[in-house]
Amino acid sequence: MTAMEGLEPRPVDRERIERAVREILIAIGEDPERDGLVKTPERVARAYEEQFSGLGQKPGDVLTTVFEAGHEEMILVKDIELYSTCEHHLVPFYGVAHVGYIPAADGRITGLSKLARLVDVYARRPQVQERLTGQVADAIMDHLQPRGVIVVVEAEHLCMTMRGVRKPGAKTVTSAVRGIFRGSDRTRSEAMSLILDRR
Ligand SMILES: Nc1nc2c(ncn2[C@@H]2O[C@H](COP(=O)(O)OP(=O)(O)OP(=O)(O)O)[C@@H](O)[C@H]2O)c(=O)[nH]1
Ligand SMILES: [Zn+2]
Repeated sequence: MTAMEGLEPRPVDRERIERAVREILIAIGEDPERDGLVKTPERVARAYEEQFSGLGQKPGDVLTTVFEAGHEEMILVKDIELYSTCEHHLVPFYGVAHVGYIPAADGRITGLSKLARLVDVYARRPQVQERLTGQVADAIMDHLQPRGVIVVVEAEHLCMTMRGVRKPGAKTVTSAVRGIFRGSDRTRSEAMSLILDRR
């Protein structure tokens, strides 16, 4: 469990964001009263509320549908689109997550859509990709107690493309393996070949 998981749902302080965005506009030499910008602080506050809504959620809020299915093989959801915010520059990083797990013999499984919702819980926070990847894996281990979990995230970071080092197209790939995926090379490579199969 990470510290962030203990957070109770809480709305963002929209007024405070509005004041801050107005200040930023002034600081960059813009006129916050001009037509195009007058409603910008309010828009940014609403956008941030959505972008950072995961701070007010816990994995248990989305891993609600849990059933026992007697399925002991791998369940893998590939290419879950994700949009997150780099905590260093507050610009987006985006890409896909692949989430797989092997339920225990008497094991619990969850609805497929819940895995995608879980990715959003952690993506909609200021993040680094490595932490996001690990948090999704840990949440599944905690809530479903499967034999193992594998999470792979492939993403492009705008902080590396639109500014700074400026390397468009560079993709960052992170993985987190838990349980049997960590212990068994064979199980891990089976999962990786399914994940990397682009057909
Ligand atoms: N490991 C990791 N690094 C990230 C992630 N997102 C952004 N970064 C990096 O965080 C680092 C921050 O470096 P700093 O030197 O403090 O900031 P900076 O001067 O803006 O760095 P540059 O981006 O190189 O211009 C940069 O190397 C980013 O590429 C992430 O998800 N994971
Ligand atoms: Zn960044």
